Amino acid sequence: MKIAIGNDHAATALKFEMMDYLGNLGHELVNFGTDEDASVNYPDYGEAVARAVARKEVDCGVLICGTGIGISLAANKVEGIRAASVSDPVSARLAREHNDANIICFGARIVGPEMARAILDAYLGAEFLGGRHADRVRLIHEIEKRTIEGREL
Ligand SMILES: O=C[C@H](O)[C@H](O)[C@H](O)COP(=O)(O)O
Repeated sequence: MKIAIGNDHAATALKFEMMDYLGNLGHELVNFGTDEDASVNYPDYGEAVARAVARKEVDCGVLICGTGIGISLAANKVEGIRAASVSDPVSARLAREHNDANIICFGARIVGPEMARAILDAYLGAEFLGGRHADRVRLIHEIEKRTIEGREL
């Protein structure tokens, strides 16, 4: 798969570890994150990965910040993005199976490298189940459309 990856300063080391891991599995990585430990602002990196995913330049995205929360909030502001912040492999699998998450997020200050690898394995190994879940994902996008069209706050 072609995967966009992004991170802030809290997750630089874990990002490199995950890039090695995913690269060794044969995935193609596009690195949108900071490669430094100097303090940066996670919304910039969340947006960069989200735009690449929304434009279908990649198959999916991986975002890592301190908690996984801020960077997922930023990514979810981009139209068409469903970024799920998780801390365990079951949630990662269900984020794909039920929610068709196109970006998986986690926190370098929350999960260690082994859990991060398990999260990635679970997410990348899962498929969207469709059916009733597709109806719900469509409803999410209807909220998005109403907001974009300025009909509702
Ligand atoms: O949700 C936000 C992320 O966890 C950030 O990585 C975190 O807020 C950065 O914190 P600090 O600037 O204290 O390193």
